[in-house]
Amino acid sequence: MPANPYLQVSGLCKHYGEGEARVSVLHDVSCAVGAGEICVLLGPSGSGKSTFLNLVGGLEAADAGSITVGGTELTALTPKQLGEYRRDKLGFVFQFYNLVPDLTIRENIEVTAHLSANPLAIDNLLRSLGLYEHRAKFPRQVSGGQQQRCAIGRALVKNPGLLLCDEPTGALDYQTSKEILELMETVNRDFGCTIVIVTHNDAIKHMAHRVLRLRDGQLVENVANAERMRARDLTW
Ligand SMILES: Nc1ncnc2c1ncn2[C@@H]1O[C@H](COP(=O)(O)OP(=O)(O)OP(=O)(O)O)[C@@H](O)[C@H]1O
Repeated sequence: MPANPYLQVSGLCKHYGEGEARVSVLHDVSCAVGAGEICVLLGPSGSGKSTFLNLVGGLEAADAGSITVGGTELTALTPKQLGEYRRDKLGFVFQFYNLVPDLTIRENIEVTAHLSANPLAIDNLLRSLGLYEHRAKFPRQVSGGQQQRCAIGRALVKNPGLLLCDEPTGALDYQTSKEILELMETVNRDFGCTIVIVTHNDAIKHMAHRVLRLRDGQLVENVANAERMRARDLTW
């Protein structure tokens, strides 16, 4: 149990469908992720990883259990408050970048900045992401890795406490994936946000402070990497 948890999940359960079509997807999942940790969530296809992320992201409601993010208990929030939670505290990064094709790289990030009460300075962010020289290009004019950098910038510009990433390197080749993961480490160090990365890719666990593993909707592994924790002055 981390000394200073940012995400706390307790007794989480979720199913889809009813009767014969009922599928139980998460059973009694409990875990905590410390403030400032990079947590990697592994598991085979269908084990419930994306569902876990959707519940933590307030995109879907749990059947039972509680989720606390930065001191806010999600199950206690009204739909309006959940919207504010997503807007103010969360950044999402997906496998496919979902950029607006007729906005430039800078404008794609700017749109989110306008929605945020306390946005980061966009040009500094573009420099940190290695995108400054590409800022006036449209998404189709840059590489997949650069599009994913832009998607990360869009998630980060509101300075979220928690960054949720669903297969962020799933559409990228090995070298570009490596660069994006290095960028995630930089982001974690420089912006201090807690990061949860869902992936199939076991190799990604080497960058994690914590590894969670789901199998058939149950949490079967929760391991902190003491060496990496110490390197970041985190406690576990
Ligand atoms: N909206 C839904 N309605 C019905 N069943 C769903 C729904 N979403 C997910 N499921 C089912 O829940 C189970 C877990 O799905 P989930 O997407 O969370 O797994 P995952 O570990 O992220 O898989 P993958 O690695 O393939 O993305 C699967 O059996 C899936 O078919």
